Amino acid sequence: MYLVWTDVFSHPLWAVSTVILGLILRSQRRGSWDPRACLVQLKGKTAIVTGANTGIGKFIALDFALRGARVIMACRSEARGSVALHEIRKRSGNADVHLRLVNTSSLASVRAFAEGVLREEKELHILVNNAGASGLPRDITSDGLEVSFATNHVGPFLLTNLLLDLLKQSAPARIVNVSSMNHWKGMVDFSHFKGKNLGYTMDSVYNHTKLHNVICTNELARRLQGTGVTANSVHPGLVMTEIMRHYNFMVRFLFNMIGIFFFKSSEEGAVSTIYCAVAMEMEGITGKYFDSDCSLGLPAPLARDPTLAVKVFEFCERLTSKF
Ligand SMILES: NC(=O)c1ccc[n+]([C@@H]2O[C@H](COP(=O)([O-])OP(=O)(O)OC[C@H]3O[C@@H](n4cnc5c(N)ncnc54)[C@H](O)[C@@H]3O)[C@@H](O)[C@H]2O)c1
Repeated sequence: MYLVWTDVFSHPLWAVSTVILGLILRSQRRGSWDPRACLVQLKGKTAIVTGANTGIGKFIALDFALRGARVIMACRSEARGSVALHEIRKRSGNADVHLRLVNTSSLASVRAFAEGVLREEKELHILVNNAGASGLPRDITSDGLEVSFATNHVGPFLLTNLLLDLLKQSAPARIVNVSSMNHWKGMVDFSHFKGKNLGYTMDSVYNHTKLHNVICTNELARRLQGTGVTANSVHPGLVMTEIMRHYNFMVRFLFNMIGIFFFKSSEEGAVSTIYCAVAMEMEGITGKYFDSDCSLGLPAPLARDPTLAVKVFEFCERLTSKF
């Protein structure tokens, strides 16, 4: 990749055409749906956004706050969460925005967070599982799970299941799981959950976790038919955020340099998730995967296999019931 990058800028014509192409792509990357033109109000509605202190999650939380929702920002860091909380309250003029702590890689933390929500909230209309990490160093959590699987899939899976009754009671309600187009490169192998047989090439583990997001969203949607609760997964696009913070300097440098020209801003990256969570045309739509421009996306073949989806979902249920 480094060679490609230096090659591109080795000739002025290449450099100029790359920048022009980047600017054209940049002008088109917003997609067809504009959240600012969507007049849906969320007064009287409660929404939870995980990983809401930065990147895509922060703009999702801000959008919900601007629409008048009671917003629960589910963040790992109290310090960073507080800064974002005050910013969102100030920018939206909505004081009904709150910070609660959760570490999605710890199933005990997820349970404690869910217990707090069930104790204090009478209703829940929107759950956005946005928190996620890429390139985490190889590690096993105290629950015995591979850390990327725990963070990106098992924790959010447990959280969703713990909040399901509240969502059903509050129906119509929507669950949106932030996945990635990288799920196309993922595989299903249950030994991965324990950190076994993983390649660890660049973002392979991340890709597997994002595939599991889409598979389980589809199976959850099937199980929720008739309840008034929908579940969809989204790809936010390639977005300039802190998602690469766990990679080495060179990878981060390239990501940022390319990102300046080609990637969406965090605000733009939030759009497909906001669309699934609030748009009127999404009412009753469930079990789908949406692209970054809010169009219906094509999930990977493994995410279209209903027999595999049942197996994966039941595996995750058994796994989380142990903790
Ligand atoms: N940025 C992209 O290009 C891109 C592309 C496809 C998908 N995504 C997905 O979008 C979502 C948001 O990512 P982002 O790009 O805004 O990245 P980001 O790193 O800026 O934000 C991720 C958020 O998740 C939180 N988080 C990470 N680990 C956590 C944990 N263990 N417990 C609680 N919170 C945790 C972080 O604190 C942060 O708030 C992720 O699920 C990511 O996989 C991003």
